[in-house]
Amino acid sequence: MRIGAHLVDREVRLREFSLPLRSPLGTAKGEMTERRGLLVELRGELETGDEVRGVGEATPLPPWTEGYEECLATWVTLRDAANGTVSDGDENEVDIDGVPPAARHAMNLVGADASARYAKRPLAAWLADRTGDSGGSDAAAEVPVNATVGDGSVESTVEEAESAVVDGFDCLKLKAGARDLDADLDRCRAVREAVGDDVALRADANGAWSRDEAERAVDALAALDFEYVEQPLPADDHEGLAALRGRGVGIALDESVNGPNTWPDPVREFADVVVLKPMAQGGPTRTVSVARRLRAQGVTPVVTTTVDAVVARTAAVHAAAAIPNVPACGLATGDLLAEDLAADPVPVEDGRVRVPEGPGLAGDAFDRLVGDDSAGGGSAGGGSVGND
Ligand SMILES: O=C(O)CCC(=O)C1=CC=C[C@@H](O)[C@@H]1C(=O)O
Ligand SMILES: [Mg+2]
Repeated sequence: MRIGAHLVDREVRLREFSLPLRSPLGTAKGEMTERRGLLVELRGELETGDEVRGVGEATPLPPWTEGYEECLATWVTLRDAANGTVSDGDENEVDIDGVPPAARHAMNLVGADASARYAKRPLAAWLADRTGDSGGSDAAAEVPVNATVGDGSVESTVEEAESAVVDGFDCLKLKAGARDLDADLDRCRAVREAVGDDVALRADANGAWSRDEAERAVDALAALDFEYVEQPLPADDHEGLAALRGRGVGIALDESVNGPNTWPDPVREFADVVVLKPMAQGGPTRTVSVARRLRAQGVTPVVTTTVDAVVARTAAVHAAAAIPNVPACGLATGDLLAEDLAADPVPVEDGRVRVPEGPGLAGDAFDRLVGDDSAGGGSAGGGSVGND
């Protein structure tokens, strides 16, 4: 398959980037210190002469997605095929089913942005039109978001939580599982005491607990009126996850459904909430259709980033807005980055993000982000660097 195959004079360009985090994000899976990814731009013309333009981003994060090198190699091949620097039938031709999730996210987004811009619709409305049950449904104008509080001492956790509340957040997600359970429960208790009863709290253990620990955690978190606990057990412990339900705190799946693992089936028997990371789901379109199917089963979808750069974060906001009545989402991750690729069209204010009016992701705001393409050796020579 070829990106933009229906376009005349198409050109795909790539830009590699690396963005440091403001301070390391402590999780049960270790510290996140930087995000490395790819921006993709597609330009071309329809046969009518109309110009078409779209931007996408792939910011991989193992184990949720493929690693950076695989993602880059996939895109170098996709770019060279689209730009005609390799011929049809060449062994570099990419099979769509083999495109890994983060690379596929960029592929989906570049097409969705281009299509929504051509239709002069915000991406959220375009997604809602395409995935709604009855030939179109409205997208929300804003999305509620949770603050993300990394692992840390009781004091630093409380400090971060209080400062998020001062900034207007009424929902906080605390990373857990990086220290022993009693220490984590002390952090959770201290935050509840500090922020009072009106702030919704969530915890995310990234699969770190044993069944015994998870049971103990769930009971303690229920007593602290936590809304849900994300991935209390390893991704494939479906039976264990199902057994934790009904104890007074919701059970949310993340790694069980984002990444190489097989979804528990039927998911409603294993989870109250499913976290959807568009970067791991292969793009915003699939994210919104999966969310609507979850809703139909009585499972609550929540959209979060994989701590992406501004293009994918903006896309995730549009995806969340296309899901009717979406609860607070994990989209307040821009501030975790020390720098970004462009001014933020989706800043958080009072715990909410206003959805950009488009067309597409944010009009022409991202049009100058991909400059000269030198990714994987550049497209000019037709090389397929990164393919081995
Ligand atoms: O959900 C949020 O509040 C923000 C995103 C977030 O927490 C994560 C993004 C990427 C990797 C993880 O450490 C973490 C998660 O597990 O959900
Ligand atoms: Mg998680």
